[in-house]
Amino acid sequence: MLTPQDVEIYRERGYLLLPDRFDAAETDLLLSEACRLAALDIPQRIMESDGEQVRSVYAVHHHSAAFERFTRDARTLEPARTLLDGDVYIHQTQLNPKAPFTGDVWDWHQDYLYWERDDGMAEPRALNVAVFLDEVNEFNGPVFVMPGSHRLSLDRQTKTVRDGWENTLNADFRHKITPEVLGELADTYGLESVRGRPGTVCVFDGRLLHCSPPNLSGRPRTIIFIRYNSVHNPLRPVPDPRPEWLANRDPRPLEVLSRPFSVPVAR
Ligand SMILES: O=C(O)CCC(=O)C(=O)O
Ligand SMILES: [Fe+2]
Repeated sequence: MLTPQDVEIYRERGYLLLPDRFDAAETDLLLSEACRLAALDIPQRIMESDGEQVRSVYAVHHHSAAFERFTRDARTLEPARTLLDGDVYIHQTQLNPKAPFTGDVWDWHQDYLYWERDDGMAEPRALNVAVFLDEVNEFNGPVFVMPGSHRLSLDRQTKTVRDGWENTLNADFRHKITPEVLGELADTYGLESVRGRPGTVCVFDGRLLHCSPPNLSGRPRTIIFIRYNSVHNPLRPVPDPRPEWLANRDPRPLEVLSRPFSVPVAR
């Protein structure tokens, strides 16, 4: 449950950190599922530019019963329902292990720009629930944010520089914000890095400007992202749509589980 103060912080800053929401047994369970999925040779697995390390696995909730339940756990789904004012569905899930040394940069971006241009999302009425499965610290590639930037439309300042939706998945981004604009925005909004123990939840607005540097720590930095969209915020047709595993077009609302995701339903 979010407190009224949590909601206020989120509306004001565009993100909210909820420490220690999942315990060690739960993050261990999710990490072992993450390792299993990262070893699968499936189209939803995207490699880093070295071709060796896994950059992302998408649609993890399609490949794992534990991740599927996790997306309906009260600690992930409730904040999304509260902050988006009602029923939501999953637009996308993504696991980012950010491997030591080869785990590459994510340039500054607003997720919503991708959801809008590539997926036809009507309004910025979607958000990220990110859950840290490893400790996230200053050395292993934490997400950097510009607090308050979620109020900005950066449509004009974001140039589409490459063709093809495949270029939304690698480190060489399809839609880019120029360095001059980013410098000015950093002066205005300031920078913060989002860090925490395993089991921490970070909820952030689809328009919050964010990025992350490479991981130079020697240990992985695994974060799972669930992107929830309001059921009242449809995806419109677009010329070269991304596959369903990147942009789900089935807006059936999710129901919150009555027990923690880690407790299997009795048969
Ligand atoms: O894993 C990260 O550090 C950031 C990922 C991200 O921003 C994205 O996939 O949109
Ligand atoms: Fe992002």
